[in-house]
Amino acid sequence: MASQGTENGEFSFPRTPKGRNGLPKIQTHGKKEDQICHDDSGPSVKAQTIDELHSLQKKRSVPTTPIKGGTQPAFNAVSEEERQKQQLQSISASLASLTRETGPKVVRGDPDRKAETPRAHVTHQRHHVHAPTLSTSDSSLKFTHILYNLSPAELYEQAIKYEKGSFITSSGALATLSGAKTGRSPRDKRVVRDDTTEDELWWGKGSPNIEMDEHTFLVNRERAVDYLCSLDKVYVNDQFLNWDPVHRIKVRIVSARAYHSLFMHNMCIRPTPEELEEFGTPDFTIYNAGMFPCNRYTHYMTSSTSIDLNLGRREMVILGTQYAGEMKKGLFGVMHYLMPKRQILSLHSGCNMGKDGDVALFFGLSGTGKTTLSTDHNRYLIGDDEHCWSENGVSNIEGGCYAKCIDLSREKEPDIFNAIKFGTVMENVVFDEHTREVDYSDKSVTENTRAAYPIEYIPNAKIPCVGPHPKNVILLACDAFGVLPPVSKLNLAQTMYHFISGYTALVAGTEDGIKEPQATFSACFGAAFIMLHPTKYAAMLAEKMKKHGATGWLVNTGWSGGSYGSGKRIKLAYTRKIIDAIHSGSLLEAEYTKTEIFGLEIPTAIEGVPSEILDPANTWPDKKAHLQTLTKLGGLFKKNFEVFLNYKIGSDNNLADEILAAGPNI
Ligand SMILES: Nc1ncnc2c1ncn2[C@@H]1O[C@H](COP(=O)(O)OP(=O)(O)OP(=O)(O)O)[C@@H](O)[C@H]1O
Ligand SMILES: O=C([O-])CC(=O)C(=O)O
Ligand SMILES: [Ca+2]
Ligand SMILES: [Mn+2]
Repeated sequence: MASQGTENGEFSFPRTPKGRNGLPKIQTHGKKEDQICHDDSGPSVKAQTIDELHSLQKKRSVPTTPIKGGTQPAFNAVSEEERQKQQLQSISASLASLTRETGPKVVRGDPDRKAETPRAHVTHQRHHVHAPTLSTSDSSLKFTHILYNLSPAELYEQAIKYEKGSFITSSGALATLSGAKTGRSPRDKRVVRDDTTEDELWWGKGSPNIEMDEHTFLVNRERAVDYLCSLDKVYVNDQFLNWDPVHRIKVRIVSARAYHSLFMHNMCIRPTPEELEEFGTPDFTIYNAGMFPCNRYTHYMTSSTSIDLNLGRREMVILGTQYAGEMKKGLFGVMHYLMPKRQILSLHSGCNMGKDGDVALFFGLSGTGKTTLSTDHNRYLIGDDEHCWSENGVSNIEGGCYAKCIDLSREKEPDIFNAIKFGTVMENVVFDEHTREVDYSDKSVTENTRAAYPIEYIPNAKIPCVGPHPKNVILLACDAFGVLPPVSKLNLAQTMYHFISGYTALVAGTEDGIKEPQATFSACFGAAFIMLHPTKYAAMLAEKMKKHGATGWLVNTGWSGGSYGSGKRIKLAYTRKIIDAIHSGSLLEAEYTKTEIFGLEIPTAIEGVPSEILDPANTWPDKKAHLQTLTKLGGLFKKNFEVFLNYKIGSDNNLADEILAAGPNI
């Protein structure tokens, strides 16, 4: 390699073929045949101008499906042009104003490449009226360009060219900023309360569903649609949710940013070209006008952010937040409504499968380890965050993963680290301005830095993302009080108790000063996303676990040896050993003792884990402080559970009493 000269950063002249250093000589007296100077180094290109040369670079995408039934066009085959026209009409209908008869002209393609836009693909929005009308508003005179299901490479170019804060990092991922919001805004979620949802949904204390009326929804919908149609271009993604083919949902996402389009490209299931041709009308549509605020004068609005769900119309409107997780979790809420109607349980859980087909679910609130622990080099990944459990087994709802990046390291989480490459969207990370190397420890923008990548980026992803009935149900809690054991085995009633409680305790705030752990209870480990009363999901889980003989476990991925401040977070390597012992079945065979207050069964030994940490009572230097903290946490659990006491759980009347008895005893 020495002949290449510049490899070590030093500069040298290239050698000539004869081995002499120096520049090649310029020949002023060329060949005799003609007097024009030629560069004969290779064959020339078939172009007369630079523009022509550029036009050679790109060839048209291959028509997606070969015409069915051999070379003869099938009797009812739709021409490519006709199909594109239908697609555009469907998008035009999505973008239609509900109050005006005419809207913008919808056209396919990038507005910056006008010459490439075939005029045939222009669709007028004209509703109710069939005869040509005169335009009565300026908005009906303009074009809105549709960038439909663009590829990651195209979206990269769009983001880098048009969206400030978009950069390619050294690993090839796209770094973006989500704007003022770097997390979800649950207090700004609104759900339309109508005659149907009134009875079906969970309303009132503890419920994530804050009501709005149909009229206000339409006001916000119009605001979002007007904003989107005022732009030169919008991104449209047509994709699927749920890998179970029978219960698959078609979703359309209309957004203003390439970042949002690439995020959803990664997070939803990507249709094949054939599936896209037959996509038709979506089952659910998101209008993401996140850069544009809602109007505070609008009824029900308490901030300039509003995330509005209308189950009757099958639509969601996003105003005033660009955090992409709103779309992901918004659709999850929709699944939490649609799936239980079909007797399918929707779950805020990770899921993986061993070589022998044993499936494990990982429940837990944000930051407790669903993504980290379900991404396991020795097992097949089914999904990291959202699943369905039906009569056929489990299926992932999504087509991608959304991993926390803070303090990410190649050593501890190699599969996630390596998934951060071309195509991956990284939100709010900080990187070196020159090398574009990401500093995973930097919290300057937010602590909630994230990477969204297609699930295939994990080497042992199970595609299609489905599996048999779970054998283990692992409830993760990051207990910053440091009193829950690293692992305990749960009976069914205890599993229900902890599932309904949905406990975790993170450390509040990032300001300096005293940081007290903050207990969080979120029913079903995802109260922000559920639509029905928690006991509905809990009863379904109990029924399924019983029927399929699954074992429940409670795993503390939080503190040991004291609360936050004096103790330390349990080493990820130990948690992995604990999880290994659950998967292998060896933990089921272990010897157990019972803890005080919570009555949890804890093993006395696990391979690869120091035995003394298995009982928190051993690890606290101050025994009195331990008992006090344990009692305090038990009290918080009891207080939280009070709201569930009046609810019937499932058809089994005794279950409610049994579940209550499975809680802490103080
Ligand atoms: N013992 C441990 N077990 C699990 N995770 C740990 C442990 N110690 C530290 N961590 C860190 O805690 C974080 C767990 O976050 P993870 O992304 O897995 O959360 P999640 O449950 O998937 O949350 P979300 O629903 O918000 O995506 C990771 O950053 C991981 O590195
Ligand atoms: O939804 C998000 O923003 C991230 C996430 O997975 C969660 O909070 O459960
Ligand atoms: Ca996750
Ligand atoms: Mn989640």
